[in-house]
Amino acid sequence: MFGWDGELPPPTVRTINEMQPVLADPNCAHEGPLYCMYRDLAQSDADWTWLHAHKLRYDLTVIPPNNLCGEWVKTKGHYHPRNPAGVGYPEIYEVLEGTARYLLQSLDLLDIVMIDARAGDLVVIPPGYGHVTINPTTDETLAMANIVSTEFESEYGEYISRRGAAYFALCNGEIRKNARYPRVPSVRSASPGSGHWGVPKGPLYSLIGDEKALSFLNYPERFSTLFENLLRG
Ligand SMILES: O=P(O)(O)OC[C@H]1O[C@](O)(CO)[C@@H](O)[C@@H]1O
Repeated sequence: MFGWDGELPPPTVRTINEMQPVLADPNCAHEGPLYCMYRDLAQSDADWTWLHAHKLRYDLTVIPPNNLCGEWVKTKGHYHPRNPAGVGYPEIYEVLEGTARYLLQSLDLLDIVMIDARAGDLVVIPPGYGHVTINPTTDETLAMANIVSTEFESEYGEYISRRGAAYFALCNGEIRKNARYPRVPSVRSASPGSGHWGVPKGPLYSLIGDEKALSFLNYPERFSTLFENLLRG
């Protein structure tokens, strides 16, 4: 399933109750899970040991298509805190199946970026960017993987207090500004960047064991050029 050999453990699921506070329509109802997160996976004990020795975690997330009262189904949205060097922890995603739309927003809200990605694409979330993943389709399940530091907890406060990201991606194609945000720039597009500017090439799982390729996840302060180039249009 989703390119994963063997059984998956029971997932953590997000339901409509947790998602209502961040939806364009906070009264939207839905039965059953909206998306499933399989966290801290490895295909072998050796891979798991390597990941944890390097303070990293490999997760899978599965987001079936859903129209939530006119809005595409999405993840809740969160920021990452700063590491001991004072730089936000980044993250790397890979689309395994389906299509993903990553909606990024800088903490100072001066930059809002949309990245459309398809199977095989790797997308790096730079330090200081909050992120939401959208499944912008009516009929395809989105399966994606991520590797991220184990050294922090995701921060949801900004997304909850502002009732979602700066923009909502609606099923009619509209990108609607969230009225809870003051003045924000319009959304610009960027490309996934796999294989360019220092973004590794996939498959993401094959990078487990490659300390050089993944060290930006715990030591982003050593990779400022990568992050400067990353979100150029
Ligand atoms: O925590 P949220 O915003 O629901 O997003 C879920 C995503 O974040 C992760 O926790 C990784 O940051 C994944 O497990 C999952 O894809």
